[in-house]
Amino acid sequence: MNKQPMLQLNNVTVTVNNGGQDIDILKAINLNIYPGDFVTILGTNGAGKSTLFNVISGHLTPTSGQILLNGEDVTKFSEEKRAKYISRVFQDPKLGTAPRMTVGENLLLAQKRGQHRGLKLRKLKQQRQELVKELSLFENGLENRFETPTGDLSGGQRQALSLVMAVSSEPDLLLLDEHTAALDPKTSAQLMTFTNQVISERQLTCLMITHHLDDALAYGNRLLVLNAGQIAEDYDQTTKANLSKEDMLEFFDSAIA
Ligand SMILES: Nc1ncnc2c1ncn2[C@@H]1O[C@H](COP(=O)(O)OP(=O)(O)OP(=O)(O)O)[C@@H](O)[C@H]1O
Repeated sequence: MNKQPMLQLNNVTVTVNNGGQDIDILKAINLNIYPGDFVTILGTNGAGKSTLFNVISGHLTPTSGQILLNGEDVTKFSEEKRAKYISRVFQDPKLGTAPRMTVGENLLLAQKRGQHRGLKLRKLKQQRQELVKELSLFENGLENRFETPTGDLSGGQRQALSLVMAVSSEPDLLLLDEHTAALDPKTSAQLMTFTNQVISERQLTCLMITHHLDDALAYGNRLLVLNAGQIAEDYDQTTKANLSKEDMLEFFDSAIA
C-alpha cells in the first residue's frame, strides 16, 4: 500500500498503578491506520479497547510511545486540541450532547468544535436549513425536533444526533466506542446502517469498538482483536470476509483478559 498512514501508534504503552503494583494495560501497541479505513475492534471486557481510544483521543497520555496524526506527533496534544481532527461517540447517549440545549444548538456547537468560537444564535437561524438537512439523513424524525432540548429525545435519536454531530465537523478520524450498545436491537441495527452509509458516503476513516460479532464481521474493511492490552489479530478485508462468528467465539473462549 502506497498510502501514508493517517494515524500511527508506535510502541504505545499505558501503565497504571493498581494497589501498589504497576500494570501495563496497553503493551507496546504498534498500529497504522490508513485514510478510508473502517476498522472494527473486538475484545473481551478489560482487553484495553477504551484505553486505546483514550490515548488516540488525547484523554490519556501514554506512559511511553508515540502517536502521529497525519505525520504530526500529537502525543502531547491535549484532548481539546485533538478534537479538531478526532470525533468520538460514546456508548452512553447522554455523553454526546448537552441535555438542556436544543438539537439545533447542539449541532451548531459540534460544527464549531476545535475552532474556539462561541455559539452564536444568529448563526443558528442562518444555518437552520443546512442543519435540518444534515439531521434528515438519519430518517428517524430528528429533523422535526430542531427546537427540542436533547434531554427530551429518545436514546436512539440522541445517539443518532451524537453521530451526526461527530461527522459534521468533518473529522479526520471518527472513534465509535460501542455507540449502539445501549440501544434496542432494532434501533441499534438502524443506527449501524446509518453509520455505515455515512462512513462510506463521506469516505471517513473510522475505528469502531463493538461487542456485536455480527457487526464486527459485517462492517468495515479491517478487524482488530484486542487481548490483554495487545493486538492479538489484525485481519485484512479478505481474511475478515472468510471469518465466521464461530471463529470469533472460539477466540473469546480462549482469550486471557
Ligand atoms: N485508570 C486505571 N487504573 C487502573 N486500571 C485501569 C485504569 N483504566 C483502565 N484500567 C484497567 O485496564 C483494563 C483495560 O480497560 P479498558 O476499559 O480499556 O477495557 P475495555 O477493553 O474497553 O473493556 P470493556 O469491554 O469492558 O469496555 C481493565 O482491566 C481496567 O480495569
